[in-house]
This record gives sequence, C-alpha cells and structure tokens, in this order.
Amino acid sequence: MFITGTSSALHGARALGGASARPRVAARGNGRGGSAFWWVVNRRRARCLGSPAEAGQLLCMAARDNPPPNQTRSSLDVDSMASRLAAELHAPKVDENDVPGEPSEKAGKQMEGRNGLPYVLLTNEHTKQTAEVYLFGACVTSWKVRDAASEVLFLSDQAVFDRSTAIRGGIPVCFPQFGNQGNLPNHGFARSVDWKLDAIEMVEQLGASRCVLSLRSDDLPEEHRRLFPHKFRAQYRVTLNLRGLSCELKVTNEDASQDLKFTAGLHNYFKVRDIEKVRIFGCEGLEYMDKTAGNTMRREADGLASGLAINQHTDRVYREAPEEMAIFDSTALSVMKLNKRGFPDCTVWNPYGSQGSDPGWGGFVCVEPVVFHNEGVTLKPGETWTGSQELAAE
Ligand SMILES: O=P(O)(O)OC[C@H]1O[C@@H](O)[C@H](O)[C@@H](O)[C@@H]1O
Repeated sequence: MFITGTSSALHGARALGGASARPRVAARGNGRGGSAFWWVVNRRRARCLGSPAEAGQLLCMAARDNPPPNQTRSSLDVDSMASRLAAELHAPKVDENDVPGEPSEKAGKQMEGRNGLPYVLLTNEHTKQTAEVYLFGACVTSWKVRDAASEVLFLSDQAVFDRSTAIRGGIPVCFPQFGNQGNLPNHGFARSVDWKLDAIEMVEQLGASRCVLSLRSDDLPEEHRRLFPHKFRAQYRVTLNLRGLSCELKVTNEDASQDLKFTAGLHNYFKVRDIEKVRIFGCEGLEYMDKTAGNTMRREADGLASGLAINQHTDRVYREAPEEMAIFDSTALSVMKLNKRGFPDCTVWNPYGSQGSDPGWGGFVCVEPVVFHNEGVTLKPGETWTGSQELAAE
C-alpha cells in the first residue's frame, strides 16, 4: 500500500530523517482488502521494472487508472506518492537489529503461560501491537495487530505446552536441521528445548520493543549434543517495530577447529479464514523440491499472475525465492507481507487434510523463510550467519 500504508510512510520518514529521526506512527491503511490487493498487484508489476523512477511512474499510473477503494482519482497526490516511493527505494537500509536497546519494562515482561511455561509478552505502545514469545522453542505463539485486536498467527487447538514436543503453530524456529534430511528429528531440536531469555529492551530511537533469547550447545540435553556434536551459540531477536514483527536468528560457530554445517527456517503459521481463498505471491517461475512427490525437483508455472492457490496437499521448498513475498487472504481481506534476508529459500506448506494433518489445516498456511538448498550454511570456526524476516500485516 504505497499511498496510505504504514510501511511506505515510515520508510519515507526514515529516508528523510535518517536513522535518528523520531519515530512516528504513520497513518494506517484503510484496512480494506481491495486496497491491499491493489498493493500486491502493483508492487509486483513495479518489481519487473529496472529503476526506482520507472517503478514510481508505473505505480502512479496504476493508481490513477485504478485507485484504491477509499480514494478517487482526483484525491490522489501522485507527486507525493512518487517522491515517497523514490525515497523508499533509495534510502540506505538501516539494520534495526544493529541499533542497541535499553532494558525497559515498557517493552514487555516475562509472564507465566500455559502449564506454567514462561513467555515474554512484548508490547509496542506506538502501534498497539503485542506478541507472545515462549522460551520453550523460542516460539512466537501470538502476534496481534490493529490495537491488539487481530491475531496474525495460527496456533493449533492441539498445540501442547508441556515440553514433550514442539508447539504447533506460531513461529517455531527450525535449527540446526530444516525438515527431515539429516540425522536429527524433523526440523531439528531448537523448537523443542528451552532458550535463555537475555533481555527485554526498548529501542527508543526506532520505536521498537524487542526480546533477545539465546541457545548454546553446552546447555543442550545430552541426547542432542550426541547427535549434533558441535559448539555453537544461537541468538534470536524478536522485535515489534513500527512496521510489524521482525525475527532475527544469528548462529556463531564456537568450535576452534571444525566447520559448522546446518539448515534452518522460521516456520511461520499464518492464520487465514479459508485456505481455498488464499493466494501466495513470489513463487512464480521458481524451482522447488516437491516433498509430496518423493522430493522431486519441479518448476512453478511462470504465469501465476494471481498468485499460488492451495488446492491440494502442498509441501514445496522453493530455491532462491525473492526477498519479498505476500499472502493475500481474500476472505479476511488482508495481506501479510514477508521480507526475508539471509534465508535464500522458502517453504510453502499446507497438509490439506492429508493423513495425520492438524484438524485446523483449513485455517493456516505456512510460508517459511529457509536456508536449505545448496547444502545450507557452512561456518568456519568463529564465523557468524544471520537470517531474518520482517512481517507486516495490512
Ligand atoms: O509436523 P512438523 O514436524 O511440525 O512439520 C510440519 C511440516 O513442516 C513443513 O515445514 C515441512 O515442509 C513439512 O514437510 C512438515 O510436515
């Protein structure tokens, strides 16, 4: 939503004021799906063009021809749209995770959750968003937007909170193995062990609330250390910023002489009203491993102009997916945007009632940034890898 959306207005503010600009809460979008869909379609069209100026021109033309539902042609301020877009495209990107925070109770607090399991309730007073992050599995189990009234993530009715198994739903962290290729349990052990809470902090400068969790190989139960005899430190930062929710996973090889090899992913369960009416943008033309067909490599059709529909058991690991992807839920009239870094690949999964599926399969779609193809990550002793995602919901 380039005209009214939170994301573009803030990018614009950042471009004009730099990283030290006072955070401000931008005007919200109109929250109607027509406008959200308009954003997706035109953003996709703009992406095909080379320069920011061309992209800006195209967006302006598209807006004139096809204004979002709450605006008329004459009310569009095309010049300001164009300069905002150009600012967004040219702005040096600030890595918010590099800006240090200060411990603060305003950012959140540790609470006792289901069955007494500890979790962090993060709050962002600027945007009135909240998130819940369980220390078990470093799992984000809830992210609420629109004055904390609207839940973005799916949490299964069958989710178990007793440390016996990973929490089903939210955003489980898959590490050091994504999927079942390797000698570890499916998706590795990080989602089924306790992480340590290092900090709950406020990044005043950016209007962001953040919690920092960590996991060290030395603290793992013996069974995992035996199967994965490597020294590592993982840090996971979950931030509620002015645009939405960001998750950053950093892994350091702490071994003095051995390489550290792993695959990883952030297993986002997005809540949808009706899986049949969902479209996913960003997979068109990509090569993927089809896990429903014995891991055969296939290629997605190029002409998915209206996005990928889920109408069967779908379990695909796309190779080199674009940084920006979007999920359009035409029943809820909402768009969830995913911007990923350091995770080259992406999984799309919905069991669609297949054997053993969660009974809630019609109410979620998993779109997961992963590093999987090309043998994942190899870190030399002392090296660090970082993978992150930014989620926005409109
Ligand atoms: O049941 P689990 O271990 O949580 O995994 C759920 C699904 O997670 C997806 O990421 C995988 O691609 C699927 O193959 C898998 O079935």
